[in-house]
Amino acid sequence: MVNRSHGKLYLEDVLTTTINKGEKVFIPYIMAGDGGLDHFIPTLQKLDQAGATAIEIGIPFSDPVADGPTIQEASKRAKEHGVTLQAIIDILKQERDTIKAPIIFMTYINPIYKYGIERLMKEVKEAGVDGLIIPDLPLEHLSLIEDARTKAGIALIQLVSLTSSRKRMKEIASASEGFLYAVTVNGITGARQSFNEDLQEHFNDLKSVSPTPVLAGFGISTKEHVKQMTSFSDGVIVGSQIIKLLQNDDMGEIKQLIEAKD
Ligand SMILES: O=P(O)(O)OC[C@@H](O)[C@@H](O)c1c[nH]c2ccccc12
Repeated sequence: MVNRSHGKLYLEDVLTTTINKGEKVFIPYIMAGDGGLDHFIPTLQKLDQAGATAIEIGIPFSDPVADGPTIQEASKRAKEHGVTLQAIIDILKQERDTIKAPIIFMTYINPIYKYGIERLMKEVKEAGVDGLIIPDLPLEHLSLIEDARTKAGIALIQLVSLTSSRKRMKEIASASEGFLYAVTVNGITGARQSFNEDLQEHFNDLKSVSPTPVLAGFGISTKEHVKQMTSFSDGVIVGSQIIKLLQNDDMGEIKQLIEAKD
């Protein structure tokens, strides 16, 4: 069963409430169906209980161009388990109300096309999805999905890169809903040793133009990274490291990563 109040407003409400309490946001990313579809809902429930502010769910896809080896392999494992977008939506329709945290789908545009844009927006709404990240859909092509998406009331989160011009930064920040996803490295997803030294200045620039919270993602894998990033952002998104820890069922370490945010 799905509570009707899911969507853009719910995501905004949860993030604003968190930040207004003086807390930071932590969004773990998982690959749906890594380890089999049976693990999907229990994993979401565990992350919800461990203090995730929201949860980003990746849809298995054969050509994940923005992803490094950890997420590519997770995608391959999920596909080997026969996990499909349809199955993910169907199971969420049943179980969504057992998870409090807002849910964000991360998918490339191709699976959305294949599913049918109108049909997908309608069904993800019914499944209680609150936001979407579509990394290969630039601002110039938003019109492809906008009618169906706004009708469904689902937030579309925009990614901004380190190399965007000031003008572009502003455009992306104004278009983003829920939060602004600030990519902290040049390149693909996956753990990094260290980050560029002028990140703080970059985040100050982003915060000055962004109407929504500014979250840092890509390469964050240690408690020290979480602390560093939350010192100048509204919170973090952690993917590859969460996927590795979930493979070992290491919820203790995941909790510690989440707790490092405040
Ligand atoms: O895995 P990392 O380096 O922690 O990065 C975050 C990330 O996994 C998640 O947000 C993500 C996974 N695939 C993406 C593709 C594009 C943008 C974002 C993502």
